[in-house]
Amino acid sequence: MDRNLALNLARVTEAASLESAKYLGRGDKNIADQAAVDGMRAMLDTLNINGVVVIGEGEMDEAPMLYIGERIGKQNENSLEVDIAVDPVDGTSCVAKGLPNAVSVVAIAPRGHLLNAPDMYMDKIAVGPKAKGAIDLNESVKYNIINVAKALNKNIEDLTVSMLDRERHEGIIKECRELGVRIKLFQEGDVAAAIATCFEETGVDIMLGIGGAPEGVIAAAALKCLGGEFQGKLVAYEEEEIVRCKSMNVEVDKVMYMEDLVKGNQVYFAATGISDGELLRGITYGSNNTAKTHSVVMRAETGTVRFIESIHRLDKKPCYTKNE
Ligand SMILES: O=P(O)(O)OC[C@H]1O[C@](O)(COP(=O)(O)O)[C@@H](O)[C@@H]1O
Repeated sequence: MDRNLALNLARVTEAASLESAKYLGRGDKNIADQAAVDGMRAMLDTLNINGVVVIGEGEMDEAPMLYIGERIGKQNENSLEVDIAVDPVDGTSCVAKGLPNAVSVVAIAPRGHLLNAPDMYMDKIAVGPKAKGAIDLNESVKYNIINVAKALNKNIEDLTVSMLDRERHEGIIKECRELGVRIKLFQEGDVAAAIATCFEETGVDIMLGIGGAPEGVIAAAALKCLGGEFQGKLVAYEEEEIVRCKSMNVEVDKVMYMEDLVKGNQVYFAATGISDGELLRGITYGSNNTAKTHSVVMRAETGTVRFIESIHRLDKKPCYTKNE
């Protein structure tokens, strides 16, 4: 893999974020998402890759989203053969409502190295480097909390567990409350929430619960770069999801570890903030047609994490959005 590809990935999430941020607070999540897709696809197409979207925005019939199986990149003879996991906007309703925590995210790895699975739900657990090896999604919430507390040398009541604020999490919220652990619920965006476990200053020790599978694979890529640990289990709510999993040769209800989700160390991750979040600031607009983006780019092989602040001259940039 070409290490400059990692830096170029920042351009990809910057383009998606800049397009989507135009629709902040406008109340239409589909337009905000489509704009990000257009920006992301246009920028991915400038890269010297022969890319395949292995997990992302949905199935072929849901095009023009970045659908599973879509080929992207320059597709030259000498282009790098890569898998791509995309979420042009993680937190589309946050963009629509003008709320914090929306990011654009992407992960790339050599062909066959990222999980190829349908756009469905995934049960997840994520921890930072100090708790690596202390989790097991096959075990109970209680087991994981006690083990992580031990690994971090913390009292259980000083441990913070974060999860999406969803009815389906009532059971684990109850279990956490009974154990006396601190709980941090969030509305959207479990990629950033999983990454937060790797940054001590966020105060989050574990992220748990069911969210999107694409977000799971992308979070696993980020946590591989950061030295954390992520495990996930596909959860099917519809019969057709089981059928689709069979056709893609992936098992439902089976715990997948880091190597199942993201193979090897040749993995790159990038994110750009759309609205303000714990990890990244959102886009801010300045005078003279300028906008500032905040991104993070990581490479698992070296573990380098780069925070990039960029100033864009909007009057000199192409507009990728087809919405207008
Ligand atoms: O909102 P649901 O259906 O519970 O799904 C959870 C998923 O939705 C999100 O909160 C937002 O995802 P999108 O913005 O891509 O739709 C993800 O971070 C999370 O994995």
